[in-house]
Amino acid sequence: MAKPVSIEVWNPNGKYRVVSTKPMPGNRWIDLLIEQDCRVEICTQKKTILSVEDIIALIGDKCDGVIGQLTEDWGETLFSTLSRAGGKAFSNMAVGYNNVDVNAANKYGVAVGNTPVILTETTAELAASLSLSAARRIVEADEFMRAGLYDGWLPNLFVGNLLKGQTVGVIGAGRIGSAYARMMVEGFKMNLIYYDLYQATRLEKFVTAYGQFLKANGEQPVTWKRASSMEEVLREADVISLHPILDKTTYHLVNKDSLAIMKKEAVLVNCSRGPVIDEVALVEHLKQNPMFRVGLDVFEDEPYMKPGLADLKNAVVVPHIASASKWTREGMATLAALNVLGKIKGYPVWSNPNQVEPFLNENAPPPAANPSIVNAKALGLPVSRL
Ligand SMILES: NC(=O)c1ccc[n+]([C@@H]2O[C@H](COP(=O)([O-])OP(=O)(O)OC[C@H]3O[C@@H](n4cnc5c(N)ncnc54)[C@H](O)[C@@H]3O)[C@@H](O)[C@H]2O)c1
Ligand SMILES: O=C(O)[C@H](O)CO
Repeated sequence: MAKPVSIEVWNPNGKYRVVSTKPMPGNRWIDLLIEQDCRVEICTQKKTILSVEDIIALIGDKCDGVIGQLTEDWGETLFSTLSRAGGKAFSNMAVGYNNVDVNAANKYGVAVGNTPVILTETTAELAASLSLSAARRIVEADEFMRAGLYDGWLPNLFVGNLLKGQTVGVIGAGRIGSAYARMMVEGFKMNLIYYDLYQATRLEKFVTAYGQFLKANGEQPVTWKRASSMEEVLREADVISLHPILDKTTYHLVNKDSLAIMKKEAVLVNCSRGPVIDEVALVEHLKQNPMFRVGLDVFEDEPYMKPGLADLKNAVVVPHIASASKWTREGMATLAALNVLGKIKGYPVWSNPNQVEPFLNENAPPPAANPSIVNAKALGLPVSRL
């Protein structure tokens, strides 16, 4: 793209120049930047995924910070360009930052922000929605009705999977994985098995307490189990949801061999990153196992699905919308903007990126700190005492 033909400019005479590669929900993020004397330029180009060349054009000769998207390739070229333009502040409008070469950012002294916590429950809710949609064949049944094929109740019409008393498996019991696990345990009385590199102590305590409550009320208590391997989860669980980060250890974590050890009537859900699953192997597995079902929010080669996936009735597919609630997306925009603003203003880094609520209170100015900088230690940034 040559110099973008469509740029929306706010506070044109602002001292600092902040570029956002996409329009983002809400106005608070813009107001917060303007209040601190930033000129805000928002790319409104009708092109969903901007290229490196597009973003170089947006950065121009002087730029103090950029708010970017998870679809963009932030590495050596863009961080050197931003540094040459005088910029040292970048934030993904996302909690995942596998699209960012943090080592390259470190090389040029550029802070890399992300947006944790704000999207935890929203994402977990979509993972639960996909679990139910796949287990109870909602999309198939909807299409059946719309096609005018329903001609009366039948004992075997769209029979699916019961969740109560079954086992839910979580791979990656971090913020979102734990929130999802609680929804499925507390909401559907499922038993939990999880695999993570770290013990999810808080999650275990919640499930234990809920089990005690159920037992005290004469019901079958729910249970939890920390698996010693991912394979143990895949073998035992009836519904499995993937919530790890994407890195070299989780690339194709689910592949032909791991799919083969899963129950033939299991449900697999992915709201993490597409490449966590070998999607070609998944398509073949779905074809060979019609009672195996998936709910996918992310895809290996987004925005494309691997050949054949779109034709499969035992797959529910949605376009990377897990964090798409109004409150969440506005909050992500605010956190991303405050990450960039904080670095420009020389603020310290917030001491606990897992408690960003103070930055989201619209009735009070945000703390003079960076909400979440993933390379704060590498850059030697001071930590806030607030
Ligand atoms: N689909 C969406 O719109 C959407 C929305 C939000 C987040 N995400 C994705 O979800 C990811 C998780 O977000 P989060 O806030 O829960 O992050 P988090 O850091 O709190 O949790 C990630 C968990 O993965 C675990 N993990 C890392 N490597 C692992 C491995 N090899 N095996 C098992 N577990 C492993 C970590 O120990 C951690 O507990 C993000 O990185 C992002 O890619 C997607
Ligand atoms: O990593 C993330 O935050 C999601 O993929 C988008 O919300």
